[in-house]
Amino acid sequence: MAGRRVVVFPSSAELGPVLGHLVTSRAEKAISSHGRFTLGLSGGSLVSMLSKELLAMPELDCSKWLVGFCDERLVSFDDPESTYGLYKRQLFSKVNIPDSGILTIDSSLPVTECAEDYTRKLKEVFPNDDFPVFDLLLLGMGPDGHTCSLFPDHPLLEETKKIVAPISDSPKPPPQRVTMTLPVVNSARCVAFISTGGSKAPVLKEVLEGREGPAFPAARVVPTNGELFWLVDDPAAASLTIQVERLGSGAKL
Ligand SMILES: O=C1O[C@H](COP(=O)(O)O)[C@@H](O)[C@H](O)[C@H]1O
Repeated sequence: MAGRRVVVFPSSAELGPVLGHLVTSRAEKAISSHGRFTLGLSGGSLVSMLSKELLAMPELDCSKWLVGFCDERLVSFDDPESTYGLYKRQLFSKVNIPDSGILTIDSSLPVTECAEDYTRKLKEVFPNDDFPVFDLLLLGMGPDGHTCSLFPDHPLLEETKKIVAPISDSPKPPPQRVTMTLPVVNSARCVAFISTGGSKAPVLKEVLEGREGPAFPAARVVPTNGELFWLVDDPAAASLTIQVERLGSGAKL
């Protein structure tokens, strides 16, 4: 790992612009080094924060972006639980990402076939990698320590071969989902967790400062060669005792 950075902002209003800048700076770097920017998106609270920040950038050019989903819920795209559906309405319909640059699940398939189909799509765009190497993955963390759709104590945490796995017993609804596996997450060039709000404080402390017993899924995200950022706000960081960086909205990562 290139080193973990835990960066604390006074509130999500200060965190947002730094997240926006992280995305565009990693996009610029990726496009100049290999001609495209591969970005993995998560759902939940990230959708509106990221969409707002990117839409505030008048010069944003997404024509060389290739966007996938770190996890997705197996519901139709017009269901309010669909992560793709939310991004489509809030972001994709308003920027110049080509349709061919958005890798979606086929939500009409049963969950196992859906994971296989999404695996095929990822392999097509990452033909040379055993595990896709995304330029940037944006992750969230639930109050139970889950990330992507990798939940505490779930057998999927031990997956070492699959790129994408189906899950049909997600403790957080909806129960059927597909998720990138830990080997994919840990192959990325850069991973950034975005975690805000006081409900995340107890688990954030355990994830970042260690705990007895099996590690939370989010704590198992340790990119082999990539950067790891934890971008959090003061309420989420309230219980931390480790040293953190404190930055404001103008910071560049
Ligand atoms: O169910 C999910 O939850 C996590 C965390 O969401 P948050 O709203 O607590 O930030 C999210 O990262 C994941 O993509 C989603 O499917």
